[in-house]
Amino acid sequence: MVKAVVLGAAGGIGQPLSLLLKANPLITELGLFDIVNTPGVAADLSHISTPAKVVGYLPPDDGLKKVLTNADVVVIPAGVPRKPGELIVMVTRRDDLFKINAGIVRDLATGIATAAPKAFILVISNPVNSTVPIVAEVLKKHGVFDPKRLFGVTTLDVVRASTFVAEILGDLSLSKSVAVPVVGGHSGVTIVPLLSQSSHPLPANLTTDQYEALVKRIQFGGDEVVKAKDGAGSATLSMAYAGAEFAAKLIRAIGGEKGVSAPTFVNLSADPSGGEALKKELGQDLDYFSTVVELGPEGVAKINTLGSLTDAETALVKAAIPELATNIQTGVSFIASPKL
Ligand SMILES: NC(=O)c1ccc[n+]([C@@H]2O[C@H](COP(=O)([O-])OP(=O)(O)OC[C@H]3O[C@@H](n4cnc5c(N)ncnc54)[C@H](O)[C@@H]3O)[C@@H](O)[C@H]2O)c1
Ligand SMILES: O=C(O)C[C@H](O)C(=O)O
Repeated sequence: MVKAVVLGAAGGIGQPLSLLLKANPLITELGLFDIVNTPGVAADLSHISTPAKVVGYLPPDDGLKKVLTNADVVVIPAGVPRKPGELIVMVTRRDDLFKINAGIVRDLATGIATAAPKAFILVISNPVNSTVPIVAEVLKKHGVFDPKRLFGVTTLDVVRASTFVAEILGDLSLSKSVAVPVVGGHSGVTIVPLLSQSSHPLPANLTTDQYEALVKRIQFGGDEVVKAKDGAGSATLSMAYAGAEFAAKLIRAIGGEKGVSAPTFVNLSADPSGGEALKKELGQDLDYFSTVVELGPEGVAKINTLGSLTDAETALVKAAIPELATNIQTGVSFIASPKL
């Protein structure tokens, strides 16, 4: 029996993500929460002939508490998306996206801390590099933080890397099997594809310019969609696919399946020895990093180090660290001083 909950379920990501979760036969109950429209979305999905019982909740009458009660997995795509020209790459400034989403995520995390403190939490809301620390700080304040159960969803970067590499190999049918570890964080230069570790090697005759263009496309894939949508938001359908893929992996792992792993943005104390080894490798005392994580019944089972990198990849990791450190601190400080 698995109860999955989507917070922000009526949105551009929320609806297709809820559809894909409804299609997952391992999910027996699906709770949908948003500030609007969830009764309609739930009624619609409830007619699909798969096991999950679907119920939609709104904020009145303790809707958040009700949806979270007995939740095993909580996925959070609530918040505002980017429009052209805005960057999810934030430095110390609090742009509108951060200010709005930080408050939304803080309030939802408060609900989780009280109604579902043992749930596995999958954060999609941007900027992930900051919203994940926000959730952690809220859970810490309530004395219920378990770093093994908190994940920043960076799967869209992994999905993009697989697709773009398959395109370069000239065979999109490979994209499901191409596996590229994408590490670091989820914004601009903090997104670091380790293409030398791709399951399917890049063509030997790929030029440096082509390699650099591929790295850039993976790092700034979100911009491609924001531009194409021309004011109508950012990636929703590919994100729903990616979020459902990550949730499905986690549900399989917590159900006892062995050998399940994925890159994800985690607090490095989730596996102290793996986390320390990774920090040593990075030469930096970061509290969070996205890396390949082995998943198990408790959530994070093992944090993997990056392994052997090319000089170009080492430079990308080095370039990611300062921005990542700032983003993490921005999230932590938001809870320490919420009025800023
Ligand atoms: N992690 C990633 O790779 C990734 C990819 C794409 C988008 N995103 C982010 O996901 C978020 C959602 O994007 P979207 O395109 O679905 O936006 P959207 O505006 O279409 O949907 C957001 C939904 O959140 C709801 N919401 C707002 N406040 C809420 C609250 N307090 N409680 C519950 N629900 C609330 C809204 O009503 C809306 O239905 C954005 O922050 C976006 O940047 C992340
Ligand atoms: O780019 C965005 O703002 C949305 C998302 O993070 C993405 O990678 O597509």
